[in-house]
Amino acid sequence: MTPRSFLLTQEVSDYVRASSEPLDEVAAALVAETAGLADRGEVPATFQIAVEQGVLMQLLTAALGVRRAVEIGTFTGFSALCIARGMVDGGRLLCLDRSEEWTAIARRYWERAGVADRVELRLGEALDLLREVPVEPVFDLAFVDADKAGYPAYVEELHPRMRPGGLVLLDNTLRSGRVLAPVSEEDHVLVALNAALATDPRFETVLLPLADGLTVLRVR
Ligand SMILES: C[S@@+](CC[C@H](N)C(=O)[O-])C[C@H]1O[C@@H](n2cnc3c(N)ncnc32)[C@H](O)[C@@H]1O
Repeated sequence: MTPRSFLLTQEVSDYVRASSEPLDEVAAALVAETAGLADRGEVPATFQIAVEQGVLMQLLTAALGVRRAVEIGTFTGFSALCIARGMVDGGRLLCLDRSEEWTAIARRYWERAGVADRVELRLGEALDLLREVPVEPVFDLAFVDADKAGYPAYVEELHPRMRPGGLVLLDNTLRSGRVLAPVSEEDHVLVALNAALATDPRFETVLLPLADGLTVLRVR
């Protein structure tokens, strides 16, 4: 099983994918390998972004002409592959993650896809690594998909590093619908963050009901 948008039936999800650009052989193999690991309980089943979200992210990256991007939460590398493929020639993607094991899979597929030279992976605590990045407005795109409790700090650290007009994408902002009845601390953090971002004057904000919720922030 691969992750799908949580409010869609399997049939509608299949239809959405069949009506979107298909994955090529390398991306499909990465999705299949990760799904196999998830089926055997070796990785969390919900970690990888939905296929249609990856297609959208590649499209957005290309439409924006992204030269510099940063990803917080890389896992086995599917979202990074989509961003890397969307970037202009010579583009650079900085990936932050603390798992050497999972990102080793990512590296294999970036090599196979011919984008390894565009991606720099740094291992460690994402917030520490992000704080080490010079505070200069250089990123055209940021994708946040790591620990949810860290999202407010990631947004604060990303903002001064984003180019005006750049996009910050936040994953899982619907928390499988639990934003309406928060259970965990992470749910409560997202509820508060979603409310704050809706009127944050630094961004134009939309929460898309795609996959598990994808918030798009355009930096003013
Ligand atoms: C949901 S997965 C990312 C999925 C990935 N974007 C994809 O499409 O396949 C979350 C990742 O964030 C990493 N992560 C979670 N909290 C972290 C932290 N505080 N610092 C660094 N990495 C973290 C985990 O190791 C995991 O690989």
